[in-house]
Amino acid sequence: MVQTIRIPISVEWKEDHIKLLNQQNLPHHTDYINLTTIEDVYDAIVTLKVRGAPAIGIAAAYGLAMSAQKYDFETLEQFKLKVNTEKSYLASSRPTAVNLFWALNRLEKSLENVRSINEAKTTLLHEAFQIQAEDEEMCRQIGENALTLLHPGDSVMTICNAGSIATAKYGTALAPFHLAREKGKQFHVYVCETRPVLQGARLTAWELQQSGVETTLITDNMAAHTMKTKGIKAVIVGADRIAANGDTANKIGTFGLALIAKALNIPFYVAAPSTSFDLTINTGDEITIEERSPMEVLQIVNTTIAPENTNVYNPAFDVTPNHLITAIITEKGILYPDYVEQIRENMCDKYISL
Ligand SMILES: CSC[C@@H](O)[C@@H](O)C(=O)COP(=O)(O)O
Repeated sequence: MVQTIRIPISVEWKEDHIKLLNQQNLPHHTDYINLTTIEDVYDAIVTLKVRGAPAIGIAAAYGLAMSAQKYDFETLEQFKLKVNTEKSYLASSRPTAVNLFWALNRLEKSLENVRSINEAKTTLLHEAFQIQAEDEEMCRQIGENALTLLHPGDSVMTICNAGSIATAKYGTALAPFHLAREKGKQFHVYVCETRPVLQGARLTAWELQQSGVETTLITDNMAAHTMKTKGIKAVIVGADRIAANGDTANKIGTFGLALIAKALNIPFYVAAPSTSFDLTINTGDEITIEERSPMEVLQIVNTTIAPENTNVYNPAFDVTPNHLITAIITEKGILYPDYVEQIRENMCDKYISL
């Protein structure tokens, strides 16, 4: 029997605006904000009020569609030109997660055959809805596929938040844990806190508690010792962008976990929808790694922890090379090395060129 559990949702379309769970303020405040302009959406993505690759794509899609509802142009051509300009604006909010560009391109592409401005407005909104609905379905399927590799009762490690609030629902890396709860089963999830902005501690620990998943929080430098001494059976992480050869960009620290897992002979899984694959790039070397403000490193939750003039390096993501990845769990199935062929064969149809 399916049990009803609480799985939080981060992005919702409400008639003429976006209702967003403000992830900046979690876990202390569960506040929702209304985004009514394209600038609101841009700011929400830059400041991590909404974050996580699929959720960024969904928010951007609604943002573009929302803004287009208010256009007042004479011709369809002018309308499309403005869509293109605003698409580029939103696309400049964050550089690493490919879902952002994928979703925006899909919206623009949906206008190819429309014949009137009214039809264009409806089509954009419909497409944004579809992206969200499809993402929820893909995440559920990723969770089901992941459950064929992971066994309830196991201790599993994760980093960052690749959960329900980073997607339409369920998440990618966290989907099997939520689904297990729905089926009345339980995992024990070791959550890396994920410095600098603590998506693990603030978001994953909170989200998993909402649906009743057993969690233990560790600081990032405890990962190797914990994997070795706590019987960790697998590491599962999300992805911001997967190259054609399987190299995977994800939250900074992911590469380190993969190296540790390899050294300890623990399976290392990437869980991601087909929308996170970027087949325009052959390897992870071509992925732009976002560098964020030094203040994120100099401070922890608004408290300064180092001299203010300290030099800081703050890459938000790293790239895990394909040879460290045991399998990539997608909605279409589980991919194993050699990834080049597997990805080419299975991941092409959902793909919209960038
Ligand atoms: C399903 S979300 C996958 C990734 O986007 C996630 O693991 C991640 O790295 C998010 O980074 P963030 O900087 O919080 O947007």
